[in-house]
Amino acid sequence: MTLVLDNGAYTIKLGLAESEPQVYYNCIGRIKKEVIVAPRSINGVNEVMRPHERGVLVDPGLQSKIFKKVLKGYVCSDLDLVISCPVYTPFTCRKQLDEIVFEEYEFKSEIRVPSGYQSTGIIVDLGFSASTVMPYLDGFPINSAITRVNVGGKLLTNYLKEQISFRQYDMRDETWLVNLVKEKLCSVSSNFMNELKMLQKNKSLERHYVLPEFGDDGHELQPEESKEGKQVLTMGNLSIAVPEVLFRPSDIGLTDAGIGEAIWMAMQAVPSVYWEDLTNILLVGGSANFPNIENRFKDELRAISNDGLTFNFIKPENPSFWNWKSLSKVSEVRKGVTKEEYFEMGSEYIDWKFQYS
Ligand SMILES: Nc1ncnc2c1ncn2[C@@H]1O[C@H](COP(=O)(O)OP(=O)(O)OP(=O)(O)O)[C@@H](O)[C@H]1O
Repeated sequence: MTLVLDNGAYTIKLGLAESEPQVYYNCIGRIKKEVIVAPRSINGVNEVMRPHERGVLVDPGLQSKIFKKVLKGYVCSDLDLVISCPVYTPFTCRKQLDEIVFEEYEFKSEIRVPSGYQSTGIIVDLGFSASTVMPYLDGFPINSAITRVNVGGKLLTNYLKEQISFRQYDMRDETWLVNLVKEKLCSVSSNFMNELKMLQKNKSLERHYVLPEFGDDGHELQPEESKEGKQVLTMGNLSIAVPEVLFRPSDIGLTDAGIGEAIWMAMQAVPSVYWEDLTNILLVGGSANFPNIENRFKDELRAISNDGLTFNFIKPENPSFWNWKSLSKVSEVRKGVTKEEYFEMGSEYIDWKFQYS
């Protein structure tokens, strides 16, 4: 049997290959005085410590502690493992991850890959701390063309938190709530400047959030609902300005390229004879859930590429779980490195076998 572990910077998605994955937050936090490892909900959790920084595993010791909690109940020595490990993870951390897999948990075999499986096309993973553009040809990633932008869901949540705290309520300690508001109320605009003007002219287009009372999560204010006696957060232009940062990081003073430009940069790193093959682009990862994101990407690429290419942006039904699902398919097409091979040849062999950049 194969256990599939999508080890995201924000959440771990874990489950046997044929089943549905369980989700755990990839962190250690604190609720009042109690320390919580890999919580199932982050409502009220603060002082969060994560093993990843900027999307890269940097603290394998902390990661091992979190694995101990999530792997409870599995007999690891009877299982093959497919685990994700982001591109650009330093070799020492990859090595420590392999040590955890084989020496601490004694899995039978390991497939360690940066992301899921795509035959030909581009995967754009819009994750928590970064967004990664990965071109694939015939099932293999083109490592030299992989492009990463340090813009992801975490940055968007922090930006929203800062803006709300500056304009309305002090929510600097309410990360989980601001994150929830972002996920429920933000959407990608088709034409940012036009929609900004419309929002300024027509206040009825603004979206509002009723802040939590009595331990609930709060909810979006409905058109017929009265604001009386409720603490209401007005999003104003933030409902479109926050996801806009994915396309224009310079709006908030960052020097990173927008993700549309990053896709075009990744394509240019591949010989132009393959461009036609790379026009099928899959949008995955939690931040791909923003409504209308696929249409906006299509317009962006049409404007940037000017090469008569027609792009086809596909958003799977559940972008957050796509990576886990594709990892579970990897085990059908590739064979893992066994424990014996690892002890004989080490992490270098795993890197070689799975063509790590
Ligand atoms: N419906 C939604 N709308 C907007 N953003 C969302 C939505 N659902 C999840 N997200 C955001 O997606 C981000 C997490 O994405 P994902 O689950 O792909 O991360 P991860 O795989 O754990 O991390 P990474 O890919 O960076 O290693 C969070 O910032 C979360 O707020």
